[in-house]
Amino acid sequence: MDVEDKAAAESGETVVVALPIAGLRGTLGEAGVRLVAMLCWRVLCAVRRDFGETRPLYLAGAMLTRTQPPGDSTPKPDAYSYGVAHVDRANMSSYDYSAVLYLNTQGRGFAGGDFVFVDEHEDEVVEPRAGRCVLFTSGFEHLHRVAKVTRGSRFVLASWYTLNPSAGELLRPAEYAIGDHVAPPPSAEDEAALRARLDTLVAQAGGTLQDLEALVSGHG
Ligand SMILES: O=C(O)CCC(=O)C(=O)O
Ligand SMILES: [Fe+2]
Repeated sequence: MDVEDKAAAESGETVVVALPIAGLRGTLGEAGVRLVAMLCWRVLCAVRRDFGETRPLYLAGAMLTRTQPPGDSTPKPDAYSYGVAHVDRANMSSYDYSAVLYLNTQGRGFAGGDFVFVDEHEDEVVEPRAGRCVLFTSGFEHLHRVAKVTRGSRFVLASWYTLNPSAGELLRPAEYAIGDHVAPPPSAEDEAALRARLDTLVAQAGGTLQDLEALVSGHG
């Protein structure tokens, strides 16, 4: 199991890192794994649709992150800062597509924290909004960074997809899909258990995750 807690001195703290996705089990339980897998499945479908990608795609990683203002969390030695412009494929060569799904909204749960595509001439800024999902190819064409969070907690589900079957895991829609309604969503007990765990995580950070419920029920 590869669940780690990480902290970033500059732009914030990463609360959960899951790679593979089953690594979430220790923190969020079975319901958490299913919920994140479902969300990733919906993101994967969006990647296929938006990029016209017809080849099989595998989930290469997923991270549930909480970013807080500098100083609100204790930096750790393995800190990683999203404030620094980076290329996802430089971190992991197998990444083909990147996705950033926002779980709360700028101006409500937090201030600052813009997502910025860094460009020689003019940066492109995306304002985080619950349910908004930024999809981009993972190479050097998409240098990006996260602006400093100045208040509150910013919650994100980041995920990465690969065309290389040995570098990712197959999401099984029969178990996880909700977008295509291949299978029913998780039981009410599963979802209730997950919400309780997420609420605990989020309450510690002073936010709420109501918007995640809407996402999970397919109305996001
Ligand atoms: O949180 C974000 O908006 C982006 C995070 C990111 O760039 C990453 O996880 O590689
Ligand atoms: Fe990134």
